Amino acid sequence: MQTLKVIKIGGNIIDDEQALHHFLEGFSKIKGPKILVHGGGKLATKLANQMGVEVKMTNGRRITDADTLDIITMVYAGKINKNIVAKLQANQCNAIGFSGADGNAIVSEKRPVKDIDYGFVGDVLKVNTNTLEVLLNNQVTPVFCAITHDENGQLFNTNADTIASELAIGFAKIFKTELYYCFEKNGVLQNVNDDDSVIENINSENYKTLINEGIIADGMLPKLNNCFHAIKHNVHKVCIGKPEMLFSLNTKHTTIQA
Ligand SMILES: Nc1ncnc2c1ncn2[C@@H]1O[C@H](COP(=O)(O)OP(=O)(O)O)[C@@H](O)[C@H]1O
Ligand SMILES: CC(=O)N[C@@H](CCC(=O)OP(=O)(O)O)C(=O)O
Repeated sequence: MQTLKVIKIGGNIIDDEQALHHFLEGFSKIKGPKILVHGGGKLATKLANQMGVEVKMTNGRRITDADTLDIITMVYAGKINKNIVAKLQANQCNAIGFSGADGNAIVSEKRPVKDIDYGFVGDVLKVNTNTLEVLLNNQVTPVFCAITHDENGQLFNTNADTIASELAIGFAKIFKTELYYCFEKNGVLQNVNDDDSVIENINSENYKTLINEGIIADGMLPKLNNCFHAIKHNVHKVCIGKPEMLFSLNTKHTTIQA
């Protein structure tokens, strides 16, 4: 089976022009089929504030009303996605930008209302691999933003970490898939302010302890839930760290184990 790398970059890389440039240069050189997934939550928050649209986040998820959905569509599927695709083309990487609606790639449904109504936030139901597989087999690289659809004309906001894990799971029947979460730190850290304190392996046992001790918090919680979801659904390898982990074997990072 051929290996497929699904690589996600977060807001802190997207917002830093130099870091993004450096990452995309390296990403372009990665051999074999690959998919890039990008977030952009920080930029959406900044623009919403500038436009006077209130920003509400709960459990790491953006409560997405109609105005917010308009903003995130412009920011994620527009500005950020097209910028990244153009920069990849400049690096001779033939990329095509995708939301989940394009090629009917990712179908979702509105997150059910329990205690909280998240608005236009979608939970993934299905990944359609057919169109994407044709592209991957022709050396074309899909670049996904954090938007899905319901096949009835409704777009939804879906966390970029979830898009990455669902794509990796969806492709696990065709490829040996590897999932990489790239962000600004060396991995999951014992002390969030000490980049040398990388926890090299996390399994479901030490994960519980790390949560109880308050070592894992904030955005890292949903990220790790996505990691475990992937590793339990046939994704071969799941890693968290700086982009350098993709380019140099000696770079410290966190590996998730079942
Ligand atoms: N133990 C930990 N190790 C590393 N980061 C942590 C830890 N606990 C909480 N975090 C926070 O999680 C953040 C990453 O989550 P998030 O902001 O969602 O990332 P991204 O947008 O890059 O995907 C880090 O910037 C950090 O502030
Ligand atoms: C539903 C939900 O919360 N969606 C995220 C999608 C963007 C994202 O995930 O961006 P980062 O990876 O950079 O945080 C949001 O709007 O913030």
